[in-house]
Amino acid sequence: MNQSKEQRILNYVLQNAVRGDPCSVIDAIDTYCSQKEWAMNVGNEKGLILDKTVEEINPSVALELGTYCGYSAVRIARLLKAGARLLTVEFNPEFAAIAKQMIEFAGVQDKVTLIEGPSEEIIPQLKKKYEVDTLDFVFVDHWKDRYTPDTILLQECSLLRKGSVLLADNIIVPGAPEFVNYIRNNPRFQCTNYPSHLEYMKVQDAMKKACTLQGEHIRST
Ligand SMILES: O=C(NCCCCCn1ccc2cnccc21)c1cc(-c2ccc(F)cc2)cc(O)c1O
Ligand SMILES: [Mg+2]
Repeated sequence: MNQSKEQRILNYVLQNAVRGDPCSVIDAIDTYCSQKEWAMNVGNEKGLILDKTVEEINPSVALELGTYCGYSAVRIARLLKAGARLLTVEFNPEFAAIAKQMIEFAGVQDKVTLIEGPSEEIIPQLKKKYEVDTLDFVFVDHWKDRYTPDTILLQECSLLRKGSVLLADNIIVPGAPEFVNYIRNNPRFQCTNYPSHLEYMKVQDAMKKACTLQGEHIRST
């Protein structure tokens, strides 16, 4: 049975990166995916926008929707302060197995909880099963038609507080038009657009940051 692309990416990391060195893992994935096989990691250009957002917020509790091979989980976790944690959700079992090994090789496993399953099932479990109060930061990088329903679900589950920040990948390619429309017209969010490029390509892409202006909405009369 020949290997999957994701297995080849992991093998390249195991052979070319340094165990316990997250930056070497990030660099190895970017090298492989820019020179050998394209893959949907956030990449280094948009990765720098992700880094700056995480450093600005310095989250205690972060959520990622869409783990894939673990590239952005490693990127986020390497910047987290002692005691801070990242919960990352992956739907595809093969990808989750690759990501688990990637996260462990990078040495950030103590900061990362990898959860396998669909976001619409996992999000309602975060408070009780994963002991989350509210989320400081959410990186949204899963099915593009789930960006809006899951942003609504996060609010319904009271997981967003005043100041919670969402950062969404792929605003242009593959695109998330209904999310752009939803978030732009929603007074509860303050948005910022970050033009960039599709990972490893010269194609235009963008990320959108949405800051929550008010948390749980206590319904007035
Ligand atoms: O599709 C993308 N990502 C989503 C992958 C599947 C997520 C599944 N999943 C994970 C967790 C989870 C939880 N609940 C439900 C579902 C869940 C993606 C695609 C491109 C891309 C592809 C081709 C092309 F020509 C140009 C661009 C680039 C990106 O950066 C991307 O992120
Ligand atoms: Mg993406």
